[in-house]
Amino acid sequence: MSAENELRPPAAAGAPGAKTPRTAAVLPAAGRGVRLGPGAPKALRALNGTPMLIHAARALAASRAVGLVVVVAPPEGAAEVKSLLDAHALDGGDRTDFLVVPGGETRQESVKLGLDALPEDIGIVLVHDAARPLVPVDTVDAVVEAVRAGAPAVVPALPLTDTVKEVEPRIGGEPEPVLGTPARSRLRAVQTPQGFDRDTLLRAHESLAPEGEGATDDAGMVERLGLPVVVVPGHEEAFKVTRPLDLVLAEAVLARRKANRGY
Ligand SMILES: Nc1ccn([C@@H]2O[C@H](COP(=O)(O)OP(=O)(O)OP(=O)(O)O)[C@@H](O)[C@H]2O)c(=O)n1
Ligand SMILES: C[C@](O)(CO)[C@H](O)COP(=O)(O)O
Repeated sequence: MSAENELRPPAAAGAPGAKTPRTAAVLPAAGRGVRLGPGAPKALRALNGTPMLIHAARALAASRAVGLVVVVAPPEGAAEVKSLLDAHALDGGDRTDFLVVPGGETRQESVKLGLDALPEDIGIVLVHDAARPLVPVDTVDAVVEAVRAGAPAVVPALPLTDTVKEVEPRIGGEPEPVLGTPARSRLRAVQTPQGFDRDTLLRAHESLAPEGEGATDDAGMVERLGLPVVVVPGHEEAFKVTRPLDLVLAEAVLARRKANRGY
């Protein structure tokens, strides 16, 4: 190294000359899928014959930025997930490595278990729901790009199409009093992958673990630390498979892709 190089201050993330940090994705797939109804764990259910988590893993591996995917498997299903990855040739080819770890009781716990498995050299982490199997690679890349450009936390999101009411929740189908109507123009429906500077996400998960119950997304935990989170455009095909009708929509999207692209 020349004396000139030794004296040069480290380039900021995104600045010319900055070394691109290695990116990994944590893929939480350990949920039961209660809202989808009885059956296998949701991530193992098939869309057009292929398990949902394989669709999601392929979507992440399609990004040139993603070098490692940590799949967080249903607690008793790690061996099955490993076999599925092998069977679908997602066994650590030349660009993307795969690791499988068992998940926890909540999404937050599962993500933390995935983070604990990351190697030291990872600088950027994506967290992507296996339940969003059809996210386009352009959305994955846009999130990575925004983190590389210096944002500590990035979420893809879409404007809402419904009007939203805040209510006083009641159980048992009783009518719920409306408390207000937030301005729709300021609301966004948040998707995944959410992208983070690794240290920021680790700090959020480590400091908010005890009182973090109820955090429905990772960016929300970063917000609780008082750190900035930014939104990039999401995609309608990155919707979450939650209820039975979502399976119908997902298969329709796959059929449309097949018709448009021939695969
Ligand atoms: N203990 C859990 C719970 C959820 N997840 C994952 O988090 C993502 C988003 O969660 P959600 O859609 O709520 O999935 P489920 O928890 O499976 O659904 P449900 O709440 O209907 O049971 C899914 O990919 C799911 O597998 C997880 O890894 N570990
Ligand atoms: C992370 C998430 O997909 C962002 O919309 C969502 O919050 C997950 O919620 P769920 O209740 O675990 O499905």
